[in-house]
Amino acid sequence: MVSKMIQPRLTQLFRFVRCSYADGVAELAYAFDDGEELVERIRFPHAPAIPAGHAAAFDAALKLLHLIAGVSYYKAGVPPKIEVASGPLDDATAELLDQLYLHGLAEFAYRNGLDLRGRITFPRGAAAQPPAPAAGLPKRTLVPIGGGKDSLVAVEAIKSIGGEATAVWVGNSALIAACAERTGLPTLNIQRELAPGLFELNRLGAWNGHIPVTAVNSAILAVAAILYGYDSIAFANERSASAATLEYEGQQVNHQWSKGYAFEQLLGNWLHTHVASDLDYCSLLRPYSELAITRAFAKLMPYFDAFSSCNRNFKLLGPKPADRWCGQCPKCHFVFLALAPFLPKPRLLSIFGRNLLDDENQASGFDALLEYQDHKPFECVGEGAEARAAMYALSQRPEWQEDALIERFRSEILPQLDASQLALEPWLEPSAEHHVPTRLQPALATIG
Ligand SMILES: CC(=O)N[C@H]1[C@@H](OP(=O)(O)OP(=O)(O)OC[C@H]2O[C@@H](n3ccc(=O)[nH]c3=O)[C@H](O)[C@@H]2O)O[C@H](CO)[C@@H](O)[C@@H]1O[C@H](C)C(=O)N[C@@H](C)C(=O)N[C@@H](CCC(=O)O)C(=O)O
Ligand SMILES: Nc1ncnc2c1ncn2[C@@H]1O[C@H](COP(=O)(O)OP(=O)(O)OP(=O)(O)O)[C@@H](O)[C@H]1O
Repeated sequence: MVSKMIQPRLTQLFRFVRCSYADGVAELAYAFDDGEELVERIRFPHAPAIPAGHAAAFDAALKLLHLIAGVSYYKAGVPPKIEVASGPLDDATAELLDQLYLHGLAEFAYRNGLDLRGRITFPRGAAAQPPAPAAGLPKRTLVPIGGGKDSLVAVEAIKSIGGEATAVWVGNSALIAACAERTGLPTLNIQRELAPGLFELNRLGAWNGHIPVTAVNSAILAVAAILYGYDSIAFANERSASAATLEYEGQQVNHQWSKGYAFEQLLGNWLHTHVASDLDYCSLLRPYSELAITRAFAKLMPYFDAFSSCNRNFKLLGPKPADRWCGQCPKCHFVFLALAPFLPKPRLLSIFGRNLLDDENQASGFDALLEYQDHKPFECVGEGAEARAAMYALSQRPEWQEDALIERFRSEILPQLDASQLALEPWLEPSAEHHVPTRLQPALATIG
């Protein structure tokens, strides 16, 4: 309960009050103006003592987690001033946060009619510390699991090179837990409890919207890597995640910004210099498009009855889909379309329990994926051009031609497209751009 009633949208100052860690629980405290503290808690199960000699690395990772997780609270008021109680930040840290808050909240700003440019300035001025030394971390990998296809492709790639890995997830989703179990890897489930005061602020009319949640999960896993002893964190963020959802008044708005390559490099470099030079943060799927990943996932049949990419499963509050796939949202639309070229049709329909491409009511949802009369949805979906390539491929296959939305594509949309831009094959080629450490690079060759 935020006893001192605050009108979140009228606040002038956002404060990073303190962060602490004891007995497996990190406490992250924030406040607006002179209001009550908002305290988020992260629980690390069966946490060992902080390893001898790793206290500085742990403190640096915890401090970054505090600064990054603040984005959920800062957004409630977006006041003009930010204060960090422990003092100003060095330039690299302030830059990382300025970028994350500006770009990671770009969708939030766009949808709320706000302009955050020039508003977000983390206090800087602290002298840069000497680069962090190596911590001698064990050669094993934390592989975050999101319940969807991407992380399962990453898991199988690491397994295929005999890499030692743990499947890790944040939050208490039973669906993610089932996928993690299915990998056969050791598992680690970290709990995250948002400050209850945030929900009260939401009721009081706080600004609300999308936050860069992958950055928060990444910072939690950096703390976990030092605590439990892992030298690498391998996310499953695809190449397409770097593409903007839309451009608005000269600013790119990307729903998936903290899944993109720019953030991966910023955070990876920051962890090397500020936490431990041997802690690697990367995305194993960075060279691959969504279509290359769905092609790889189509070979992983043991996961078909466990996974779901539908984000409605992952809400903290409110109802969840009865059968893993709501069948209505952009993620359901996109994953159905992107898997279709690589799976026998009956197999695909059995995963989703229905045929989304034979349902006229879903036309506008698929149109948005194709960027036809609409922009790409604010969701984790592939590029418009790859959705068009998948749709075109289906339109050439006899088994799909009579489905309502494929028929509509052929008669209404296809004549307006440049046929030379519709091939599927170029999307299956990996790009050379990635930040994957040498030790894990052999896994890249196993995808595709
Ligand atoms: C599950 C989901 O999509 N949630 C988004 C949704 O939240 P909603 O209000 O419908 O329900 P809850 O998830 O229960 O959240 C309740 C309120 O809590 C606040 N909040 C939640 C998590 C958090 O980390 N920080 C928070 O501040 C917020 O006030 C919620 O209203 O709509 C919200 C508003 O637009 C979104 O912020 C919720 O998104 C979650 C943070 C979330 O986990 N979303 C992922 C499924 C997601 O979007 N993943 C992206 C990753 C992109 C990235 O750059 O990280 C993706 O896969 O593309
Ligand atoms: N609750 C979570 N805990 C830890 N990592 C997560 C969590 N949710 C998502 N991630 C990770 O964030 C990254 C992006 O999530 P995303 O939803 O795109 O992947 P996914 O669930 O594996 O696949 P899909 O695209 O099919 O949903 C992935 O590496 C995923 O493992």
